[in-house]
Amino acid sequence: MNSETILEKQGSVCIDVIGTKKNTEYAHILSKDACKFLSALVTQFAARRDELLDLREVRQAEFDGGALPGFRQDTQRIRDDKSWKVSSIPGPLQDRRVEITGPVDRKMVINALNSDAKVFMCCFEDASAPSWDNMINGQINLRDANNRSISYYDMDKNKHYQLNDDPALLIARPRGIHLPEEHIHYNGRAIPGCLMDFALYFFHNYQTRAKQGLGVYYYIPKLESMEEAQWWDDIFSFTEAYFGVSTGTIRATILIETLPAVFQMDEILYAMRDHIVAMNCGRWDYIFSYIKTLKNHPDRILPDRHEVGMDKAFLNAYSQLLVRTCHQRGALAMGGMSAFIPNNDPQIMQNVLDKVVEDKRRESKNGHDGTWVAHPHLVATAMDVFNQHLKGKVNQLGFDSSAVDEVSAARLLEPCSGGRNQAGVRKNIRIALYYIEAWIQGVGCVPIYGLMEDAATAEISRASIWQWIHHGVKLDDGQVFTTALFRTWLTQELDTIKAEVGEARFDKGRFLETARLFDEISTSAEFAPFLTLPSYPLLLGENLNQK
Ligand SMILES: CC(=O)SCCNC(=O)CCNC(=O)[C@H](O)C(C)(C)COP(=O)(O)OP(=O)(O)OC[C@H]1O[C@@H](n2cnc3c(N)ncnc32)[C@H](O)[C@@H]1OP(=O)(O)O
Ligand SMILES: O=CC(=O)O
Ligand SMILES: [Mg+2]
Repeated sequence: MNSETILEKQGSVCIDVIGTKKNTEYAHILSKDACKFLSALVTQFAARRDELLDLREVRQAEFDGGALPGFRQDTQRIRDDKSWKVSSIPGPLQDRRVEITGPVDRKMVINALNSDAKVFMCCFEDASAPSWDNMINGQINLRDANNRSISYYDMDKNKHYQLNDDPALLIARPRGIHLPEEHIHYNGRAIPGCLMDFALYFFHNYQTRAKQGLGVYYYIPKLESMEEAQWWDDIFSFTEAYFGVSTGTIRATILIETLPAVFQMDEILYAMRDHIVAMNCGRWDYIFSYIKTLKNHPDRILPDRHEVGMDKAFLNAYSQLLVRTCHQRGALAMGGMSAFIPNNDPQIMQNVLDKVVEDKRRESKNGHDGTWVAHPHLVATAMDVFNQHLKGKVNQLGFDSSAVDEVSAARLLEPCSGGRNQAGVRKNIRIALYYIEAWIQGVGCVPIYGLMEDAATAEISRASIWQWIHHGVKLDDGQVFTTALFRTWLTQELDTIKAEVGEARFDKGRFLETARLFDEISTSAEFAPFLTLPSYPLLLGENLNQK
């Protein structure tokens, strides 16, 4: 670290900020009082976060040993008691027919807020690579979005951006609990990145939002258990007490995007009943989690990624159970993301719209109260589908799911058949390479082969590769997928990428170190639980060298 780097000890504050104070804006985000609050949270909650991560490992070891996830016996009474409900949903959060998602990039924040979606889910997580600059600038952008002063000038386009009169409702998504923030230390260790995102967003926005009649709203990603939900709920209560604001100022939407969590939805709603307003089908991480959780189960290996859609039985069961569980408890049930993105070719664009309509129809018929889109040009299409289905209502809280077949553990875990093609493997290799290469340079969401790729979708590609190698999967053309075959194809697909992007871009980029990392995590005996963990040092190396 060079002379710009600071090590800040703030009196009684326990954390060390090891970032750069680039300008007064950075200093404002990391003000003494903001750091004091963050420090209080870290002091109170970081150790329990470590225990929760340990518990994940214990549970995973059981699944690796042959056990299957299932509904918990020790919490049966929470599920059986049909009398309890979550707190009532505040007015501004009742209409969530279409939510646009995107990273914390300044121009995209403005575009998303102006997109006519009801909600903008602004993401420090799947859609953002957590470089220091991205994370701090993201806080600056969201502060300015909340106080409506945000503007941006795009030099290349000679275009000025500012908010329109009726922006979407902002919900922030902090990082998952597994990701460290290496620029802030506590007792010599990186703090949980999620605490930084949560704390700084609350600190800088709760007063502004209160003046607008709004609470502070979060999407919480990648939970695996009711204990993790309780951890977050305790953080919310601690924060409300710390700032002397009323219970329920903080409202959370929980992504049900891991296989263990789908079996604990009642329990999660119960643990968070003072703060939770909705759950969401985070389908991409969910598919990834199905692979990860059941990675040692040869009878549940998923087929080619592009054959695993929401029409598959195990995914439809997940959507149906989430709707039923949420509505029984008075919470909204959000749908998820179709990964198709707009295209300039009218024929391809029509296909994209058809796919989005098909997906949103399925969700609205299943009873979801709203859905996600990845791009402003898809908001109107998704809105039309939900409007047609909702017939003047803004959600389906009264949706009758009694006709839905019982959603058993067996249905949630149902094996999924489909192709195991060389073309699919090669595409997974290229997607993983393209995505990781972008991520380690600070870009967390990229268009690849006509689809939105982010940290969740890319996980599916790389996890499949690991699983297929480790089970020696026989491909449809008769070849057995081995480490040697993977390495041959990895080399060949690097050449394909070179041809696709051109030699200059390839040489300037970081494809070779990406390939080394990808080779390592695909062929190692141990499965890396998250792609972003081994990739994080590469992201940091780049940034620290720049400073
Ligand atoms: C699994 C999950 O977690 S899903 C949630 C996480 N994923 C996301 O949030 C996806 C967000 N989407 C995106 O990042 C982008 O749409 C991408 C990367 C997929 C495609 O990006 P691009 O190819 O650059 O889009 P494109 O060139 O069509 O953009 C056109 C315009 O729309 C804007 N735009 C595109 N997507 C978004 C978005 N999600 N939010 C705001 N603005 C957007 C662009 O900024 C651009 O604006 P401009 O014309 O003013 O310059
Ligand atoms: O976060 C959403 C997902 O699909 O993953
Ligand atoms: Mg996700």
